[in-house]
Amino acid sequence: MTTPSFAIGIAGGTGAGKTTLAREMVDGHADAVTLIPIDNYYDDLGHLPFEERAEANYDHPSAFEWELLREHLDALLDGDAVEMPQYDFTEHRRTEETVHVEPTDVVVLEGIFALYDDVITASLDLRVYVEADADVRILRRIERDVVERGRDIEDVIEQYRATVKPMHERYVEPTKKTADIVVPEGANGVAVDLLAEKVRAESTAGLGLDR
Ligand SMILES: Nc1ncnc2c1ncn2[C@@H]1O[C@H](COP(=O)(O)OP(=O)(O)O)[C@@H](O)[C@H]1O
Ligand SMILES: O=c1ccn([C@@H]2O[C@H](COP(=O)(O)O)[C@@H](O)[C@H]2O)c(=O)[nH]1
Repeated sequence: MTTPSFAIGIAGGTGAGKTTLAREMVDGHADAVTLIPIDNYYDDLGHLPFEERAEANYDHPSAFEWELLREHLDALLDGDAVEMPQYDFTEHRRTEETVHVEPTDVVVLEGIFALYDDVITASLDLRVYVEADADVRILRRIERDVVERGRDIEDVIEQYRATVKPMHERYVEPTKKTADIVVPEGANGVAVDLLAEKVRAESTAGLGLDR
């Protein structure tokens, strides 16, 4: 059993580049990293019809199952495995399957609200906020949501106006002040290299050791 030695939180607005940064900084050390995408902890709205799910506000903190996320983060940091829920963005609901996740040397928590919850933030060793201009983020989001999440461009724009932008300004952006590091443009080469070096050092430190 491995007890993680280091926990990193990566927050930032939608389309800022959180997922890309997380992926690139663990490149080559993925076996030593447990990734927790906070999106997997959206409340399951499967009991509602699709049209209602599509209209929901997914950018308010209350859209998440915080208790389960805290429980799973605690378990992993204590060296225990969890059954992690999985989320289907095209259907706006959890899938039937869970994934068995074992703790490793480094835990990376990634999502718009990675630095929102005081209890969770206190258990992180490094708090990162990824920043990108709003116009860059919405353009990235339009492209991604249409290509990967099965959305119409009109719906993406309407959702952005109605909930994504106001919730970002009210709840996501203010979490930047709790960050140890603010990364401009997401996966910028210098930030990736620095964070990758930290992940490598923590992974090497944990090699072969049961703690
Ligand atoms: N530094 C960057 N330069 C160019 N495109 C980027 C950069 N970072 C991310 N992207 C692209 O922007 C889109 C959203 O990035 P993603 O990492 O999924 O953002 P987030 O997880 O913050 O929503 C993806 O298509 C990704 O390839
Ligand atoms: O069912 C859903 C759940 C979430 N969203 C949107 O996803 C983003 C967060 O994901 P990023 O990868 O950080 O962009 C959030 O802004 C929600 O609006 C959704 O559209 N539908």
